[in-house]
Amino acid sequence: MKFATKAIHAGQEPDPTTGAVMTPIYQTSTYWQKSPGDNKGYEYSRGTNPTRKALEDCLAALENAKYGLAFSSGMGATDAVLKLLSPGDEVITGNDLYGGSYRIFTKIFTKYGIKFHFLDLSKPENMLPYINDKTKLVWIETPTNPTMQIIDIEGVAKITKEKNLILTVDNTFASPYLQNPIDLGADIVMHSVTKYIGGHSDVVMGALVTNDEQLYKDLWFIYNACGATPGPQDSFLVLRGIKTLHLRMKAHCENGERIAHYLKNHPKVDKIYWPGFEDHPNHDVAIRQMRGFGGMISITLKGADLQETFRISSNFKVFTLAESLGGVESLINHPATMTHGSIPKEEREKVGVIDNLLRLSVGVEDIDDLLEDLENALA
Ligand SMILES: C=C(NCc1c(COP(=O)(O)O)cnc(C)c1O)C(=O)O
Repeated sequence: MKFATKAIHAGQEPDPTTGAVMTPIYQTSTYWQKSPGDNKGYEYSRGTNPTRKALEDCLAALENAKYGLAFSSGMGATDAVLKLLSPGDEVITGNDLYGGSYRIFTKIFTKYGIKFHFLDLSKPENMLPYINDKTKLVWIETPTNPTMQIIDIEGVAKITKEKNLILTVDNTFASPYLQNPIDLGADIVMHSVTKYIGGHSDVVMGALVTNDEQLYKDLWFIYNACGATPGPQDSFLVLRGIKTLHLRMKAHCENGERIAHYLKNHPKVDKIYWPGFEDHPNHDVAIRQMRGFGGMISITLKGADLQETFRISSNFKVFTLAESLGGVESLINHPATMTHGSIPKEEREKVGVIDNLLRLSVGVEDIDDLLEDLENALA
């Protein structure tokens, strides 16, 4: 099946009891057992729920994989991957990450003896000097949040396979519609489903997808034992959102491209970060591994201090100043004080997350309204 058909049908046979075409919301915590252990495959909803299972099967199908697990947030999914590790293990990751990922790495798992190396992964070979017998996991985002670095998934995967490391790719910014890391050699794909996959800013959820049966079993054990699993109502909402993912991503890409080119030469814009430009450092990698460049764009404002940046970010009428991304509505965010506030200033400024950087999540509103909003706000 092609992507659009999977988005609408994968994991969602008509309900076996009633024939309901839309997956029912199984709002139950527990299930009848004919005798202890003799059940219909469901015992307790923390571990298994039919609505969530339909979603997990759909998410796996969208990433061309066998196994999917849904979590109560993207950070819940990240937490589960890190729980595969033991004290003394080491992780290689990028130097530009979502602030919450940086925070869980440095403030939570460092306490449990995990060591993290934050590297410039613009070239996969940059990892090599940091790989040793304690290295177990490589965690990458691509495109990265918020400076849109592009990391060569296939190039990194070649090294992780050779060194027998687990490669996890946070595919949130691209979505499965634009990029499938498992096809490129990743062992696990992670998503903040909260974003493009849910697509309507009405659910917080995460997901992990893998083709590796042992990884799936180990991750399911953590998911059931630690309990960061979402309920059936949210699972239903995300199944509903996924049905238009292909249509929404097309609109995000179209609007994103128009706005990127509008901002590229804007007198108030100093730097612009968007993988679709030929002068993006890894544009050739983006073209190779992505089917489009999405709706995420970051800019720095020429000559603007923090106060001027705040003024401009509060000047929009259609773009909403808020955290998150990937919904139908356009959002604007100030990473330095909002989504990346947990990253020390000296660390985030090394990769360009400076006080006058703004991140745009371009929605699917009419492009003329979005361009007019930008024109007025930047005037
Ligand atoms: C809330 C925001 N990011 C969440 C996020 C997460 C965390 O997902 P949550 O569903 O918010 O827990 C993980 N990975 C990436 C790349 C993300 O962007 C944001 O950047 O506005």
